[in-house]
Order: sequence, then C-alpha cells, then structure tokens
Amino acid sequence: TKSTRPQRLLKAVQKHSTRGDPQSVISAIDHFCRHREWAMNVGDEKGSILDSVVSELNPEKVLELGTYCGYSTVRIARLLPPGARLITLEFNADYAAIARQVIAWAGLEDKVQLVEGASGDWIPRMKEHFGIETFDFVFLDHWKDRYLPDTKLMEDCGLLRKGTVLLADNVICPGVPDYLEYVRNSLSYKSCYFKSHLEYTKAEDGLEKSVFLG
Ligand SMILES: Nc1ncnc2c1ncn2[C@@H]1O[C@H](/C=C/CNC(=O)c2cc([N+](=O)[O-])cc(O)c2O)[C@@H](O)[C@H]1O
Ligand SMILES: [Mg+2]
Repeated sequence: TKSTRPQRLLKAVQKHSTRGDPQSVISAIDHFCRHREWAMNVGDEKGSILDSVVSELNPEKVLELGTYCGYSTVRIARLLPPGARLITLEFNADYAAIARQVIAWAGLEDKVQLVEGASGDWIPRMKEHFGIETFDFVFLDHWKDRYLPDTKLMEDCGLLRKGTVLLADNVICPGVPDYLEYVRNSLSYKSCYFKSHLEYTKAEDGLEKSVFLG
C-alpha cells in the first residue's frame, strides 16, 4: 500500500539527519517540505520567531496543541532548560506514531510527553493527570476552529497565570478570525502580531503572541 506523507517525512528525517541532533532533524524536515512535499509544519521562517519567543521566555511548563509530525515539538523542546517539560496533544493516532519517532530520533523524548487525544478532553485533566498547575507557554497549531474554545477552556481550568504566553500559528493563513478578535479585544490579553509567510511559500501568514494578564 502507498505510504503517507508523514511516513515519507519520517524516512527523510532518518535518512538525512543525525540521531540525537535536533537541528539536523529540523533542517531535514524543512528540506523535505521545500524540495519534495509541502507539509503543514510551522516551518523555518515562522520557526525562528517561535525560537525567539521560547528562548526569551525560558518556560518550564509548555503545552502544544496539535503535534502533527513533531516539527514544532522538536523546535521548542531543543530550547528548553533541563527539567522543563513539554506536553503535546495529538488526536490522530497515525500522526502521533510518526511524531513519537521524530521526537525520539531528535533525542528529546525526556523533555516531551506526547498525549494521544483531543485537546477538549485533555485540557481539563492537566492538573489531576499531569500535576500541572499552570503553563508558562502554549503553542496553538491544531484545527483553527479549536483555538478560541480551547483558549477559553484553558482559562476556565485555571491553566493560565499572569504572564503566560500564548503563541498561535496561522492567524492569517488559513486564518483564525474569532480567536484573533478575542485576544486582540479582551482586557485579559496583551497581543501582538509577528508578520511572516506561510511555511515554505510566499503567501503572507504570521504568529500572534498573546500574554495573559490574569
Ligand atoms: N482538538 C485537537 N486535539 C488534538 N489534536 C488535534 C486537534 N485538532 C487537530 N489536531 C491535530 O493537529 C493537527 C492539525 C493541524 C491543523 N493545521 C492546519 O490546518 C494548517 C493548515 C495550513 N495550510 O492549509 O496552509 C498551514 C498550517 O500551518 C496549518 O497548521 C493534526 O495533526 C491534527 O490531528
Ligand atoms: Mg500551522
């Protein structure tokens, strides 16, 4: 049977990157997506903005919504200080299986906990199941119609504290109008837009960084 794109992406990682070297894994995926097959990773251009936000924050507790193949998981986890933890939620079992192998190949499994399930089911269980009080940093990159409901759910579950940073991918393309309207008008957030391009293309896209004010 024909392979899937995530399977071909994983093969490219194993063939063109060095085990235990996260930067080489990132470069192998970017090369594959630029020269072989486009895939919906945050990519290198928006990825370097993600890197700068994570490096500046030095978060201990990180949540990622939508793992896909684990590209942004690797980008974030490689920058985390020892003892920091990244929980990433992915409800597609095939994607989760690929992402686990990409994360392991990068040598980052000790920093990452990939949970197979839906954000709506798992956000309410973060405290009792993972002993998480609040998150320092959240990266939103899952189905675009889930950004707003999941943000409100995180608020309601008390998972955001004064200073928690939300970083949302694709606020222009495919776009998340309801989420943008909320974080830009709510008195509970200080929001700013980082203009960039849709991964591996010339189309405009960008990241929205929103600080929760409590
Ligand atoms: N509620 C949920 N809980 C857990 N996992 C969930 C979830 N909703 C979706 N997911 C997972 O998150 C990924 C979806 C990403 C949607 N991105 C996109 O649709 C997307 C599209 C383009 N694009 O079309 O150019 C560009 C991009 O950067 C994009 O992120 C998939 O791996 C999916 O299984
Ligand atoms: Mg995206």
